Amino acid sequence: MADEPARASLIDGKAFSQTLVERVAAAAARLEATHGVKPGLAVVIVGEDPASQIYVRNKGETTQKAGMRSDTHRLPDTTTQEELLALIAALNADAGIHGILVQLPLPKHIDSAAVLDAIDPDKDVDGFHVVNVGRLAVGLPGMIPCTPLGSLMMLKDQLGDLSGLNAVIVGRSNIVGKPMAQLLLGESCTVTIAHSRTRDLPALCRTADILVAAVGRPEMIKGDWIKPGATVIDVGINRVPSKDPVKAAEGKTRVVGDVDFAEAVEVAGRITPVPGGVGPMTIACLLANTYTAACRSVGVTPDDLNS
Ligand SMILES: NC(=O)C1=CN([C@@H]2O[C@H](COP(=O)(O)OP(=O)(O)OC[C@H]3O[C@@H](n4cnc5c(N)ncnc54)[C@H](OP(=O)(O)O)[C@@H]3O)[C@@H](O)[C@H]2O)C=CC1
Ligand SMILES: Nc1nc(=O)c2c([nH]1)NC[C@@H]1CN(c3ccc(C(=O)N[C@@H](CCC(=O)O)C(=O)O)cc3)C=[N+]21
Repeated sequence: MADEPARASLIDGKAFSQTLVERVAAAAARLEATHGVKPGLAVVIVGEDPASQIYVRNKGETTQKAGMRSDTHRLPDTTTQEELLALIAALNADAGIHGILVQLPLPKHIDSAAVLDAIDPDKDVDGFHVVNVGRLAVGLPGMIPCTPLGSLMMLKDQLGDLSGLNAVIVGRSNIVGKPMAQLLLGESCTVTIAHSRTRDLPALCRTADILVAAVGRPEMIKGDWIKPGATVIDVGINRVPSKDPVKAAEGKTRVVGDVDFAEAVEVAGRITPVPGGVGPMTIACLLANTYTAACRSVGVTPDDLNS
């Protein structure tokens, strides 16, 4: 029907991330040719969380595709805080390692804040160290958290100048919501951060030209929470039982976002799918940050990865 609103266009994070990984690979090859430095990433995972294992495996494979060194340190969940801190000290001192990522969440007996703060800020490719959080807040160059960085890249690619747009971020975690808000503020958006105590969340979401969902609740954000034509970034990665009851009974799962995609796609202007949206961009940005850290370690200005 002619007057029926068009469905949202999909923001293809998978394709975007492949382009970015190719650019990082080319830039890393140039760095190695000119300075003899091969960017190296160390990923540390404590315990056996199956979802984390998949994420860590994807990261390792993509890092090698980009022509970088990738070391994975798998530690048992009985690892003590002292043992973990000793490994981080060794990685801080290892000149072949430019990026260190400690997979979160950590087992309960380990103090995550103490672990993150033990990472050399110049090797903190997650951007979680307080020094990098502070640099982002005051607009100094540092390491920017991968998920917000990848989300911002997609937004700028889709919308160009973001200044003056109303951005609503649902979720205030240190790893997604807060750094996302800093980045969008830096782009001169009018930023609102919502969380579990927010009143009338649907009405607030309807004010958003840019809606970022980082909640961790499967399909919570409904179609009628979205302003027609808005751009929706769905950060959520939630495993839910398979739609097919037989498969569900066998324990099969599927991945959904924090946005009810089937409803949202009828209202939004543009939307990231899950999977295939923010997730692959997170991994590509991790490699970009590792390349940047390697450049800085030898005093080289990193190549522009946006073109
Ligand atoms: N695609 C990717 O690369 C990544 C995806 N993720 C995914 O993103 C999601 C969010 O992750 P993360 O930020 O670590 O999650 P956290 O659990 O740390 O934070 C969730 C936030 O959502 C808020 N919240 C919870 N329930 C509601 C509600 N009913 N209404 C409004 N706000 C609510 C919480 O509010 P309050 O503070 O008040 O408790 C909190 O601020 C998860 O699905 C995670 O798997 C995470 C990292 C990377
Ligand atoms: N120190 C630390 N840094 C992180 O960045 C970090 C972390 N800990 N802990 C866990 C969360 C989660 N996260 C994801 C990244 C990519 C995908 C991803 O590639 N997803 C694909 C595949 C999804 C699937 O099908 O399983 C997609 O969305 O298309 C998912 C999740 C990073 N996190």
